[in-house]
Amino acid sequence: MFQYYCLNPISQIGLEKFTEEFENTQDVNQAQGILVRSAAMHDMELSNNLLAVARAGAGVNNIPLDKCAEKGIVVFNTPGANANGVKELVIAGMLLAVRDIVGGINWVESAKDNADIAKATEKEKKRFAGTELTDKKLGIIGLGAIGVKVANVAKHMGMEVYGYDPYVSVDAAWNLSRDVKHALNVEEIYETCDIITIHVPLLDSTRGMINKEAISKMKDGVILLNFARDLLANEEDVLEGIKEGKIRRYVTDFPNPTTAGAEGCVVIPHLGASTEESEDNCAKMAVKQMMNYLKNGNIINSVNYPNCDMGICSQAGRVAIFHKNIANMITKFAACFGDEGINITDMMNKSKGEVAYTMIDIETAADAEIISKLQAIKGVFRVRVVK
Ligand SMILES: NC(=O)C1=CN([C@@H]2O[C@H](COP(=O)(O)OP(=O)(O)OC[C@H]3O[C@@H](n4cnc5c(N)ncnc54)[C@H](O)[C@@H]3O)[C@@H](O)[C@H]2O)C=CC1
Ligand SMILES: O=C(O)C(=O)COP(=O)(O)O
Repeated sequence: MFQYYCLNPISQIGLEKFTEEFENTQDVNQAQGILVRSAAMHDMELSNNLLAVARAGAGVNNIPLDKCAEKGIVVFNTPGANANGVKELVIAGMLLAVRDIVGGINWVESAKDNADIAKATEKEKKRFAGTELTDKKLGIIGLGAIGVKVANVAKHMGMEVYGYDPYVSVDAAWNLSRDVKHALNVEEIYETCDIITIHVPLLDSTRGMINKEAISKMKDGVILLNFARDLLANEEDVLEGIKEGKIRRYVTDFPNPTTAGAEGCVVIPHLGASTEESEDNCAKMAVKQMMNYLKNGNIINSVNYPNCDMGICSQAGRVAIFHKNIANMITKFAACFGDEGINITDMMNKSKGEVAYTMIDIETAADAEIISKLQAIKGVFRVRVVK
């Protein structure tokens, strides 16, 4: 029996996918699997029972990926499962930016006791007027699951769309409308576009990329949208840009003391993925991936280990080894089994950056001695007897 712990509320539709070999525990230290959304895990103690963390969502900046990798804990996310939810809110964000819909609604609320509200409306409404999206130039930084969807729908709305992503995947490129213009560098987006939306992960290389220098290259009156992570922007610089009239509006999905209530900011309480559909999709995908890993050792959609899938084990045993991506490891693993006369029937070794994962199916189940020999090999982080 495997135990899982939910660090955030996870959609019931997803949790119902767990089979009878899995049960929910209220004790995180007992769990082999943790399901999480945005809860911060960096300061958490990770118990030795923990084998997998599944992020029901895209961003994994709340999870200590390297620490998990070194402990042989596989971290999964659910690529694309909430992209449509975010795309729809980005479109709403663009509309909230070009017209003062929020200001208008607030005015109506303030005038609700005015018996002449209909007449007052016609007098006041010019204060909340704006512009349209059609024919405006939209720049998208990051053409992943969300960026591609935003690009395609913006094209349908009659916008001129520019996309920038130096690492665009083949899948994303296939899905992208051919009418989207390929920006060769991010400066082209800054210099050309009326509205700029950012859809990249928060990494050391992307942190603070929307800063004073980037803003200075943008067109006067630019609209910025940030539905990715607040730390991608230096928001003090953004507020300065708003004050100087350089930035017309900043729409963000990440409230913090800098932007909440600030002039020129439209701040949404992190609602991008908060739709029934996205929550269900993410939870179903996270549960499926976690079950497959805990039961079979197969890794699909991990962010800190490579994909490695050998299906269901039909042999007497399966051992999974987490190790450094260095020379000679496979020879040493094979020797441990060979010395005991155990036949390896199938094997897969995959690497991702500095770490690697090896699955070995064997004709006779491995005993404790072999496991401790494997564990003692320099560069091995963890050995797991899957079967
Ligand atoms: N507001 C919300 O509720 C949500 C926010 N997010 C945020 O949006 C981000 C993107 O999500 P997805 O599109 O699903 O992820 P994704 O992984 O499908 O796409 C990210 C894209 O960014 C590109 N990229 C990386 N570094 C770049 C750079 N320096 N310049 C240009 N492109 C770069 C990658 O090549 C990739 O194509 C997530 O990492 C997360 O932080 C995601 C889902 C919900
Ligand atoms: O998937 C993501 O990256 C998100 O930001 C969504 O976060 P949430 O699951 O709504 O806490």
